[in-house]
Amino acid sequence: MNNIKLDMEKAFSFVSRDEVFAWKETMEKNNVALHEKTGKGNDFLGWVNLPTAITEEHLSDVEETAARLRSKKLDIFVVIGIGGSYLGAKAVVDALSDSFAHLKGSDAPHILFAGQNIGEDYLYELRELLKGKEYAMAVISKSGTTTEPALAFRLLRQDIEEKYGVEEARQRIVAITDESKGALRTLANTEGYKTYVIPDDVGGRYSVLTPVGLVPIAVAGFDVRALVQGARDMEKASDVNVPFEENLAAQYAAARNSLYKSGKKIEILVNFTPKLHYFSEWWKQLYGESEGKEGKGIYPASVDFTSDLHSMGQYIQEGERILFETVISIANPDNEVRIPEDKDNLDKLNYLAGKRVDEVNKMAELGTALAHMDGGVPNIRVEVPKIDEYNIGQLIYFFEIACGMSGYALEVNPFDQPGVEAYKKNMFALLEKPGFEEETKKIKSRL
Ligand SMILES: O=P(O)(O)OC[C@H]1O[C@H](O)[C@H](O)[C@@H](O)[C@@H]1O
Repeated sequence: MNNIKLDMEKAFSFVSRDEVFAWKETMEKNNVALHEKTGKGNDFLGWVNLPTAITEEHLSDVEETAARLRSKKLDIFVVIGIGGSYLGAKAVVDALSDSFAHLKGSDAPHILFAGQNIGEDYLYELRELLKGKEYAMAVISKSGTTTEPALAFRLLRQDIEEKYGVEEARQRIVAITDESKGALRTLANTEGYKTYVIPDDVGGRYSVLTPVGLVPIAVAGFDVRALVQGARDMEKASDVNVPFEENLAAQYAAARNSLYKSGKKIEILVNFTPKLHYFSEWWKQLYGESEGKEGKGIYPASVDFTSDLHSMGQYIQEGERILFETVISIANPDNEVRIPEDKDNLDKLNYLAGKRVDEVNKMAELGTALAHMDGGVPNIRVEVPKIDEYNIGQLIYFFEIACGMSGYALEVNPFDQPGVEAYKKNMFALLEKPGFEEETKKIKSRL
């Protein structure tokens, strides 16, 4: 079953339906290349069949670990990771959580993140907070050598060992990393942490349905089975035997490539609910790292509406005409809030009395789409019935498989990220990391 609807009508006045559907053959071929592992980067395609490959035993194991950790009555579960080892869990947990869970208190631990930045104050303040809390942590790194999470883990590991003793600390740390390579694997084996493997053939930005995402999401109290089921159903709905006319992910990939060719260089992922803010951050890594290379690629941006209509709205309406929007529209909020009558009506809102807040939001959405279209910004709409585990699972796989097909249409390898190394090399040279002596000399001569 596919719960997602794709509406491209408001893009078709910029690129015709025929132009978009002219990608049929290419996208079908690209989808076959992904499934049969015959295209570029084909050693990183483990995510394509991942949802259906996830076993019952694996899900039970993840759930048992989550239950074991939660039996420690945790206030906080710290997830240490960056990029693909951070954004998927953050996106799903934020989408599914009560916006004020951290202030309301609940049975589930609050999920906090570390190692996703090198902010000294962030780390200081987190460590201060943890002193007075019950906590456990997951340390997540596919390579096991990324500087940011390694640094955060070095600090937080010392803290947790000091607070609980080495033995109990071991029971409170889960390591998610490569099966055999990397410093984190060596440490986890030595310490005897509970570990999970990030499969070799699943890159970081495609790893949310591996333990990288599943463990934190389960600890946060969400239903990983429903999440995986949503992804499974979208895997089926985007399979190679599904023709382009019915394969919405292929159509989305085609539409964005048509728009790109017509000069729309920036895609803005739009939401109308703050719960999806980090879903956009996840999506930006997925598309940015997959497509932005060889001097090519749509620049993935994001806005939260209506908030950003009062800031970025001006540029989108009237700035340089290189933008298109993809709106994730949630058909039904979970809760109902009706606008009350007010006897003085000083705010002149009585015309809305009795209506749901979501009705106003939906008219803002429609009004914005029409205004932006009139202003030269094509609009693609992805409609989802509601935000829950199942639908988020569908959305995740929808954007992943579309990204693979779209990247192949650009003729890049969507599964590497060589450009990310440049800053790392400079940082190591500047920090005088052993082994970087030559680079240190060179970089210092530029300063
Ligand atoms: O999981 P890790 O190996 O620590 O990698 C974390 C992240 O950092 C890298 O530099 C890459 O750009 C990302 O694709 C990756 O997700």
